[in-house]
Amino acid sequence: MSSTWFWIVVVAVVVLVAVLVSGLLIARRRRISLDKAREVEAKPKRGSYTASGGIALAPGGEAESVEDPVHPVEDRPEVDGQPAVGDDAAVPRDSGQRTVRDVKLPEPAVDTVDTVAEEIDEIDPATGRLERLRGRLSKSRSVFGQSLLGLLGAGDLDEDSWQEVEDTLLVADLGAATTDQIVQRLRDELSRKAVRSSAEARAVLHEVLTAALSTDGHRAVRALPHQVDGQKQPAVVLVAGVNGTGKTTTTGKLARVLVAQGSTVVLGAADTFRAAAADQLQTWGERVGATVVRGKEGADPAAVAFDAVKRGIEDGVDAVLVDTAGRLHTKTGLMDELGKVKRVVEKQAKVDEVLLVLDATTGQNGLAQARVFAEVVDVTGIVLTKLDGTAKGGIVFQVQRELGVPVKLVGLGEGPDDLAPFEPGAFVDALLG
Ligand SMILES: Nc1nc2c(ncn2[C@@H]2O[C@H](COP(=O)(O)OP(=O)(O)OP(=O)(O)O)[C@@H](O)[C@H]2O)c(=O)[nH]1
Repeated sequence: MSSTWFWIVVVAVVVLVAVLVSGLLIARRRRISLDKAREVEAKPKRGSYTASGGIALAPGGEAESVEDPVHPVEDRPEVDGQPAVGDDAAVPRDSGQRTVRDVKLPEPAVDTVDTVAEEIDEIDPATGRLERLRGRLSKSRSVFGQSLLGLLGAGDLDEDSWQEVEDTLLVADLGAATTDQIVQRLRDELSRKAVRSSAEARAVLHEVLTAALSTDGHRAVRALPHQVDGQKQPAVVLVAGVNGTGKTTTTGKLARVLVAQGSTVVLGAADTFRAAAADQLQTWGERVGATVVRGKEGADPAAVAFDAVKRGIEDGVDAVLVDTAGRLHTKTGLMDELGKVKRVVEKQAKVDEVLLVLDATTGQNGLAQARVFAEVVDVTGIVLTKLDGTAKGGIVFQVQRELGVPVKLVGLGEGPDDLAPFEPGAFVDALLG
């Protein structure tokens, strides 16, 4: 009896083990086949573009537009073709798919305008520009020079006066953190040096403000050519920013600085949303004899940028400056497009400099913009424009501190040569008057 039970138990155990093993095998095989299917799905199609790796896989600028079409100007809800709120949602996701027959083949995207300047502009030398243009900072100077020096030069300061110093710095858009740091240093230095005269107070203020503008980053604009595998490669500079900050103007002004220093330049008008922007850039190009590569209105900006760099390499120029379309930093689609412009360009040449153009008159909003741009493209330098039109020159301090990116250039007017290199000492000097 007991041996019968023994054999029943043995048979049951064997059956149980067999069932478990076969179950495991089936489950494993299923898992493998599922993974394989995913692997196949994940493999990028040839010539397509996958965002996951961050690297564009298509071989040329035009190929990109097949899978990632341009924002057609006529689909935009606004009247003048510029990006606006609701832009990304212009074509609802559930709208009818276009068939192959509906799709109009694009015309060649790019025109190149070889400008032979009949009369090339006389260009102001770039050296000493900040000094020459210091008068343009008069609005900010009234805050720093008159208000601050008035307070600090008056001798021993009581707490009310220090509060006024703090308020003055905040009104000039230095931001809370920078203001705190500067006030603390001023307090320390003024008492340590037992400052008595207004001249001494000016010297201390100069020193403290200049130190607050120091940065580890280099301020030189990387716009000179370099060698790649023994071949001359132009420097590639991308100019980005929101609408109306002064990107096109800055690109034109920078081209003039480079030409004045003996460089050859190709300008890429990758602002294809606004036809006037390309015309504007072409005018800048004509005035200094630079070739302009531009696209048809609504063309893929990445394709135009790509062709501009290609042309720059073929012509052996020293620098290619690419003016991109103004984009609202709140619009994900447009920001992605900027990332794409950079990635497409980098298929043939490294982007050496990404200049973010910020309008100094927009204050805190400019900072918010800068943070978003810095996430999409590696911003390597800031151009702060319209400093001539604001009393908030203190934004320079805040921009650098918050972004950790050096201010490289400042715009001090609408004139063609009103762009100056940013030098902390000379800038503070101009602010203090
Ligand atoms: N006062 C002053 N005006 C400037 C400065 N820089 C640019 N501007 C003016 O700002 C306006 C806009 O400049 P654009 O260069 O067209 O700006 P943008 O960023 O290319 O504009 P979008 O292409 O629309 O995005 C123009 O009227 C320029 O003359 C500056 O440093 N000071």
